[in-house]
Amino acid sequence: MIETTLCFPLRDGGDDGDDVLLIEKRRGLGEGWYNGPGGKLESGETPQECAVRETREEVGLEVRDLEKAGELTFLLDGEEHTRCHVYRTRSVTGEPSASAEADPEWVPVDDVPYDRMWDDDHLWLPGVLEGATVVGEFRFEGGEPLDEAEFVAHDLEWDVPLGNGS
Ligand SMILES: Nc1nc2c([nH]c(=O)n2[C@H]2C[C@H](O)[C@@H](COP(=O)(O)OP(=O)(O)OP(=O)(O)O)O2)c(=O)[nH]1
Repeated sequence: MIETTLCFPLRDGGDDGDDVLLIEKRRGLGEGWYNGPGGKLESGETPQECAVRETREEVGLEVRDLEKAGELTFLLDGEEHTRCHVYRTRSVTGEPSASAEADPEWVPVDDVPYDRMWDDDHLWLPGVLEGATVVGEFRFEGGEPLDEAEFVAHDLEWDVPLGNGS
């Protein structure tokens, strides 16, 4: 099973509410889709350390005080394929810059392009961006790669205490 992270940096967008920092992914799993910065854990790293590192590497932002917002499990043909630790934070320093992996963009939370994201994201990301915590299981069918499989079922539990996922 692959262990991964996602980080959703937030800022006050004034009258229009909050903005979230999204990336357009330039390569790998989910290429061409929007997501948060994130990726696979390296050995010896905690999920939170991974989320901080991936955000720095992909978009050049320094994030601190990460809050654990979700614990997602993606199953492919009945087998656990990927686990994803989801964080949000308002402690963000620097200006986002593009990398080989990611094209970053501050997007109003009300305008998140769910039609250009993984099929399951509209089920859990709005709640995460509003401050809720979620544990979710998402079933895909049709073989590798995961981003070409069909999303067939899900199960979500909200407001679950998650600790801080160090
Ligand atoms: N929003 C969202 N993200 C997902 C879903 N499924 C899934 O694996 N992800 C995330 C977990 C990871 O952060 C990211 C894929 O991992 P990655 O960035 O390491 O993949 P990659 O193939 O580019 O690997 P690498 O070369 O960067 O190591 O996508 C999903 O259904 N929704």
